[in-house]
Formats: sequence, structure tokens, C-alpha cells
Amino acid sequence: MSSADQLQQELRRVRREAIELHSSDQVQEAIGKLAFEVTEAYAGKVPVFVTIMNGGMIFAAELVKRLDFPLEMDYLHASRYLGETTGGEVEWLVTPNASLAGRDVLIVDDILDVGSTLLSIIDACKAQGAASVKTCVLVDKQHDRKARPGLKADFTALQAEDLYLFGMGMDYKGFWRNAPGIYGVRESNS
Ligand SMILES: O=P(O)(O)OC[C@H]1O[C@H](OP(=O)(O)OP(=O)(O)O)[C@H](O)[C@@H]1O
Ligand SMILES: Nc1nc2[nH]cnc2c(=O)[nH]1
Repeated sequence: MSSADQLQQELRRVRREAIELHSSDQVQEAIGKLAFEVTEAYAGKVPVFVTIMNGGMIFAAELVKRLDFPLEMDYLHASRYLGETTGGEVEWLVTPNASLAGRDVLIVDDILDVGSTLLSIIDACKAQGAASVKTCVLVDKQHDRKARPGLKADFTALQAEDLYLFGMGMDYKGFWRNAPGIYGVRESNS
């Protein structure tokens, strides 16, 4: 069997055997609730909504259309997993733009796992002179390996157990970002 066929088999097996932690409907409901919270927090402000590529893009698209205040959209690309299932150093692929100076910045990403990615992005936005920086994630993975004890995003839609997650923007080896719920890879596949 060719390596492309082997990969395709693996990807289909991982999806078939995955544990569904949050269904597509549960994800949509949680994003709806979060949108109210974020809308309340930004009353009277005109923030920059910064999507962290690639993982943040599906959550960001679902969230942004439910926010009822004027905002600008921008994006950053920082990655420390680079298609792997364990993280390394944060690598900047697209750096923050100087137009963040003096702005209220809302960082939007798919997952807070260890949190090194978000901490690095917060520092970079502050270094650009952002007036305020808040973070918003679809899912907070529950474990005691956070980069700082008790680290949390300002806004969190859902929590999930300590498995490698995919779906709703999160990848398994670069694939399955398109899966509509949040799934955990079974130990035998990770
Ligand atoms: O909390 P941490 O342990 O730092 O991990 C969280 C980060 O990991 C993923 O990005 P990844 O590096 O996989 O890049 P991607 O968004 O391009 O998939 C995810 O999108 C977060 O940005
Ligand atoms: N896809 C994915 N990316 C991550 N980045 C940090 N943790 C995870 C995870 O569980 N899944």
C-alpha cells in the first residue's frame, strides 16, 4: 500500500474511532452563549478581532457573525505544533501588525492547552502597543500542565478532557479541521 493510502486509512480510522466530546449542536450552542458574553464586555468599544491561524479560523467565523458591535478583523499565525501532536517552541509565521497600537485587541483561538501560544501572542500584541488584550477560546483542555498555574482565557466556550483534540478548526496531523464537533483521539491512535 502506498504511504498516501496508509495515511488516508489512518485518518479515516482516527475519525471513526474518536470520542465525541462535544457534538456539533453543543458547540454551536456554546458559541451562541459566548457571543452574548463577549458582546456585553465590548459595549461601547471598537476592537480588533484577531484570529489565530490556522486553528482559530472556524471558531472565529462562527463567533464573529454573532457579535453585535462594530469591529475590525485581522489575523496572526503562530504555531508550536506544526502538524505534530506534541508542541515545541512558538514559531511566528505571520507577525502582529503595528496597527494594533492603541487598540483593544480580542485574540480568538481554537484551544488553550498548555497556553504558551496565547501567552506569546499576548506579549507580542502588548509590544505593538495594544491598549488592551483579551483572549477568547473555543475549548480549554483540562490538565495541570498550564504554562502558568490557573491560566485561563478571558472567554471560554467549552472545556474538554486531556486527550488530543480535533474538529472545529483543530487538526489531527494537519487534517480533520473540518469535523463539526470536538473529538478526542483514542489513546490507541495517538
Ligand atoms: O496552548 P498551547 O499548548 O500553546 O497550544 C495551543 C495552540 O496549538 C494549536 O496551534 P498549532 O501550533 O497546532 O498551529 P495551527 O493553529 O496552525 O494548527 C492551536 O491552534 C493553538 O494556537
Ligand atoms: N489539534 C490540536 N491542536 C492542539 N494544540 C494544542 N493542543 C492541541 C490539541 O489537543 N489538538
